[in-house]
Amino acid sequence: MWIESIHTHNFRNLQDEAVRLNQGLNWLIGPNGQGKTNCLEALYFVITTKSFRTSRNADLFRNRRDTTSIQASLVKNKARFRFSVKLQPGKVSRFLGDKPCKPIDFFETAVVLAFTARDKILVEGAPSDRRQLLDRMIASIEPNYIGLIARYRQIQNQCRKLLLQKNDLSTYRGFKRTMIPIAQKIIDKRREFLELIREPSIAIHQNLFADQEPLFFSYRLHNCPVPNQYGQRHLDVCAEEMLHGRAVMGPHLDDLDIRFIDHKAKHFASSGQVRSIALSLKLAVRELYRERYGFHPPLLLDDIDAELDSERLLRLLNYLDTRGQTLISTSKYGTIQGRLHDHVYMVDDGCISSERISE
Ligand SMILES: Nc1ncnc2c1ncn2[C@@H]1O[C@H](COP(=O)(O)OP(=O)(O)OP(=O)(O)O)[C@@H](O)[C@H]1O
Repeated sequence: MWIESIHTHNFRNLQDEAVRLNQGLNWLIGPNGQGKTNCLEALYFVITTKSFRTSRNADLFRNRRDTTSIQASLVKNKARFRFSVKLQPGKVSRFLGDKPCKPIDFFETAVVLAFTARDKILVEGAPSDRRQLLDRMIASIEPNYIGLIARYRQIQNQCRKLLLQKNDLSTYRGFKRTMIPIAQKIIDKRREFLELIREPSIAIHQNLFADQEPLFFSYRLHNCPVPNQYGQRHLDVCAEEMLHGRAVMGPHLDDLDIRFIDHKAKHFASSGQVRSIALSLKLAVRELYRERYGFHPPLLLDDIDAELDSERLLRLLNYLDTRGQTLISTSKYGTIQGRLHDHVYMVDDGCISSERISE
């Protein structure tokens, strides 16, 4: 699967930009603040209808215009798919070809993976950041997972209302009984996913980033000392939850424990190491996708050379060379020197133009 072209209209600082992309490595290059990340964000948005850096769609309209739209053409198994997203204040419209559709239709048709500076929150962020990224990674492999999370949220909201009223323990228990199997399923999915990416991410981390130091990660249940009595524990804490007016356990409170040389990576790894740990996990997800579906999904790498030394960067680029389509942004011209087979786009004040690499 690869993205053949993109056309933006009033998306951030990109006015009417139409770009034809290529398979393999595509570079977006230009000084700071020109629109490289905006271009990657537009690509991510048109496929996922989510931004990787804001949850406020209002930020995306160029200079407060009242409409912004993005179209992209994707090629998958020799078939061509046209994705369009149109944003108006408070409204998102999605189209596959000319047909209006839902986010799940996009998810089931194409996947794109992105790695940006923000992904460091996978290691450094709060448990809620890690859970969100973990869930997004699982959903990129299994679109149905989104439905499971949505069902859990729905029951969780009903439980929250009852907890605020603090007076109907038996109804609350009833809701909990409905919620437990869904919570258990989410936990099983998260654990299974972590198991699947464990080996590949450790191998990628060692091979690309030459970090021989052991990397471990595991799923941590919140407030459940005996995991094989998970369901019973949920029921046991009902009275306590009702008393305090809030849930004390559930997948919305669990965490992903990432350890590096036997310490919490968050407190021990250097900034560059944090970035390589987070990137190794993302690349492992991409490998898992290829194993399942037979091809690497497009990968967007923002500001890739910001914290990687030149040796690690070279190893990463060699690795990416043979693995599907990658779009990479950089502000350092030296990074692309000698990469004669790659495709280069200059980004200058919101305008994108194709360039040739000179020797
Ligand atoms: N809604 C918007 N309307 C107009 N301009 C915007 C909007 N949102 C962001 N910008 C502008 O886009 C520019 C930032 O672009 P972007 O983040 O893509 O930069 P970049 O080329 O990736 O830079 P860097 O190398 O620093 O990461 C800034 O100048 C910012 O003011």
